[in-house]
Amino acid sequence: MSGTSPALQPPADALTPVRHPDAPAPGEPLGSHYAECFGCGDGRPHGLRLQARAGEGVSVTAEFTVRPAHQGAPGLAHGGVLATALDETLGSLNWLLRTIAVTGRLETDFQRPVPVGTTLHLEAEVTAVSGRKIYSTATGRIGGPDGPVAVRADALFVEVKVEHFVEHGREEEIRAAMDDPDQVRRVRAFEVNP
Ligand SMILES: CCCCCCCCCC(=O)SCCNC(=O)CCNC(=O)[C@H](O)C(C)(C)COP(=O)(O)OP(=O)(O)OC[C@H]1O[C@@H](n2cnc3c(N)ncnc32)[C@H](O)[C@@H]1OP(=O)(O)O
Repeated sequence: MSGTSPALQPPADALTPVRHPDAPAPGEPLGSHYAECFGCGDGRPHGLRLQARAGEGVSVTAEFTVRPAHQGAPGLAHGGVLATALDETLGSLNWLLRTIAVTGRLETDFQRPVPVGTTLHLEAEVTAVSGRKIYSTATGRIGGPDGPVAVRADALFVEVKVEHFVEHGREEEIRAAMDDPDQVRRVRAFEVNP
């Protein structure tokens, strides 16, 4: 059984999402937005190290291979880890819009168990935009990019200012990210339009 709550239904006057002219071309890797990100960074030993690529329109594809550190039941991925993979893939869409946004709501359907060693093939797209609200959807397939859907999600991201991170993040990490001499890494830590 699956379903989406009314909070994730775009209003009738929602707009079609527009890919930013400077968005990476379809097929180009997006790279990690922040080395310490549990979802995509390579600085976290047990992180997901998810690698996303731009797709057509406002869409992305990504892969994540389940490792022993990601188990819930013996030999199976933890559902929260799979939700994280979906959240991260959906979050990477904002780089194609050049919008800073955070997950407000994430609704997940777990349709098949995902064994350790499996590569999850993820696809996500923005479906609508209404003011600060960005509506999006994602699937994770197993056995190949055309394999059966194991997990899926619908989400609402809410656009925020960079102050969101500066005000709420722990000072030492904020300072380290802002003092990074690499300008691209500095802006991407907060996904700010460079
Ligand atoms: C650096 C960039 C990151 C990129 C990578 C990300 C990958 C992973 C993504 C994440 O996991 S982000 C981390 C997890 N999320 C958070 O920590 C967000 C915590 N929540 C908040 O900070 C605030 O609740 C939030 C910014 C989402 C909203 O607060 P605001 O005060 O800015 O907005 P407001 O409450 O005025 O709501 C704005 C609109 O969004 C709607 N909204 C907000 N939260 C909602 C919700 N949870 N469900 C449904 N609708 C929601 C709200 O109804 C309203 O609709 P209307 O404009 O039609 O009135």
